[in-house]
Amino acid sequence: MAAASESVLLRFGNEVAKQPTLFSGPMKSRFLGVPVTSGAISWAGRKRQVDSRLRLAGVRAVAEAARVQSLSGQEPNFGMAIDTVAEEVLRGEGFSGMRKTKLVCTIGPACCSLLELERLAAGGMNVARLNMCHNSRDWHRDVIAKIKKLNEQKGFSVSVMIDTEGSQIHVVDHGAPSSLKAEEGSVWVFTSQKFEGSRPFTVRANFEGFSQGIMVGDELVIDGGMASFVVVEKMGDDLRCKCTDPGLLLPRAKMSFWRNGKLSYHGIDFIAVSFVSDADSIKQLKNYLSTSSSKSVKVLAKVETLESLQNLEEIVEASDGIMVARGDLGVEVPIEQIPTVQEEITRICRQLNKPVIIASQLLESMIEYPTPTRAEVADVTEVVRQYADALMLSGESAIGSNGQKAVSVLKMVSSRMELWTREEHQQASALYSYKKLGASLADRIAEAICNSAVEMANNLGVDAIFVYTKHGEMASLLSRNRPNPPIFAFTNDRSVRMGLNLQWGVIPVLVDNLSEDMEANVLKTTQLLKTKGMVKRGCSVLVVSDIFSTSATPNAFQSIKMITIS
Ligand SMILES: Nc1ncnc2c1ncn2[C@@H]1O[C@H](COP(=O)(O)OP(=O)(O)O)[C@@H](O)[C@H]1O
Ligand SMILES: C=C(OP(=O)(O)O)C(=O)O
Ligand SMILES: [K+]
Ligand SMILES: [Mg+2]
Repeated sequence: MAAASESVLLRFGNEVAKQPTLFSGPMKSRFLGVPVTSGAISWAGRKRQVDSRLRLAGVRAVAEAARVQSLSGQEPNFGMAIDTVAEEVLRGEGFSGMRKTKLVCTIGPACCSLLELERLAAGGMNVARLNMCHNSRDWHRDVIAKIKKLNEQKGFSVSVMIDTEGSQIHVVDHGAPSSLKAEEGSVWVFTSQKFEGSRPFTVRANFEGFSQGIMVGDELVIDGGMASFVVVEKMGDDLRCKCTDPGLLLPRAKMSFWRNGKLSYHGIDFIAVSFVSDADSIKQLKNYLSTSSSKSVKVLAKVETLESLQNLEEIVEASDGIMVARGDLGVEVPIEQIPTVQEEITRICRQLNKPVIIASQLLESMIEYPTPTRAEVADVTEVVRQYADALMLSGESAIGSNGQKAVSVLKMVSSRMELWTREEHQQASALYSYKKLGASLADRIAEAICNSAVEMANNLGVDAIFVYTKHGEMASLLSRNRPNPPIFAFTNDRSVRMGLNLQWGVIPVLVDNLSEDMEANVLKTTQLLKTKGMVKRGCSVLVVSDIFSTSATPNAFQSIKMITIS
């Protein structure tokens, strides 16, 4: 039988950028609540709906003639890596079984053996968090090695996050009116003692406890890499430091400490920075990382102080994601404000397209007891309803006796709430999301395309969205719209894959090669997924790409395309 699929290509040119908001006016609600169907889609009818809607929205969409395309008979001579847990769910339950909310587990003594880590990974852990406040650097290094081993040998895709106090930023001043040069090998004293004017080779820190917890061998970085030192001696609260990377010390420079600096960031996907107070510390860390060998590491800001709430938007903008660290936040703000603060941070993160993790005490009682309290289940449910990207366990997994069970509770509770918002409250939630989002990001073309792609996907009831993305940007813009179908993000960049593990509804897939020829990408990946039993005939997929389509049209185009697996 001729394996055929109907497809339509919608292309968007630069004119999208000139349009104001995409989804405004009364038309939008007419198309919400189109029943979820799989397989055969009455394409002609839907196409008319979609076209008229896009025109109404002011987007000039050029629908090419529907073409018959065969997806069979392609060479699966093409490598692909997809998380083995996702693969299993796909085989068993299909696209609708994919959980959207991501899970972060803190690793501690209760779960640091290879076997226990494997159980957490198999249970659905997407990101392993290592809190650098506890245990030795060898212990952390060993855990990271085990996670890498599981990823490589067992096909998991668990990202590594280190959570650190190490980058707390202090202001230092040498007292001289202009900048001083620190020469390589020169030795300086960093002190919190107050003195007038300047002293040779002496720098004052603005904070008395600045050297607390700092050890000989730690790295001290000035202004995000302007100059670097290594701590050679601790003298009471003062530090003697040798310059390892010469540079200028400006008056009132920013200083941060790094333990195990460049070395330890090997194999790390995220750094969560504790007690962030403004965007500067995040910018400096990102700046520092960009000059090191850890360019692709994503920097997350932990919102856990009053100051960070006051500077929230700039912090969100500067960072690659946010952790709502409710533990310390609950000490800084009255606890009755935590729920609303959490909702507001989550909303801002989504608006600015940054992933957000909700952390601390989600299932606190499970540290000791095998079942959660009803209140804890309600709390987790609320986080999922607010569409946070990820849920985080702390002591529940790190020291608790029911870590695996806690993961499965998070999984069950989030899957339940996701299903509920998807099926029973589809219309209400979709309205909520479109109303709140609007066009607000710098790349308005990509944003507009992803907004319309998700609206199409929901209205057409497709089974999945496939996005081909080099930097992960389009995948995250799709995720931002919290679509009903799961988003498969095909990328050829390992660090993009690991970074996307934190994003709501995204299943990152690493492929050998992304061709400039989108048709070829779609054919290859679809064929391979089919061969592996992960997609079935009749599934409908909305394909989105920031890579170019066919050889006939120039590279600058982005496209949305609808296919049915044959
Ligand atoms: N690497 C570790 N080694 C030992 N204990 C740990 C480790 N990580 C976390 N823990 C334990 O789990 C608890 C909860 O973790 P977390 O919330 O990250 O830290 P904290 O309570 O210090 O803010 C910690 O108080 C600590 O007792
Ligand atoms: C996650 C948090 O940070 P930490 O566990 O490092 O205190 C928190 O305060 O909620
Ligand atoms: K910490
Ligand atoms: Mg904290």
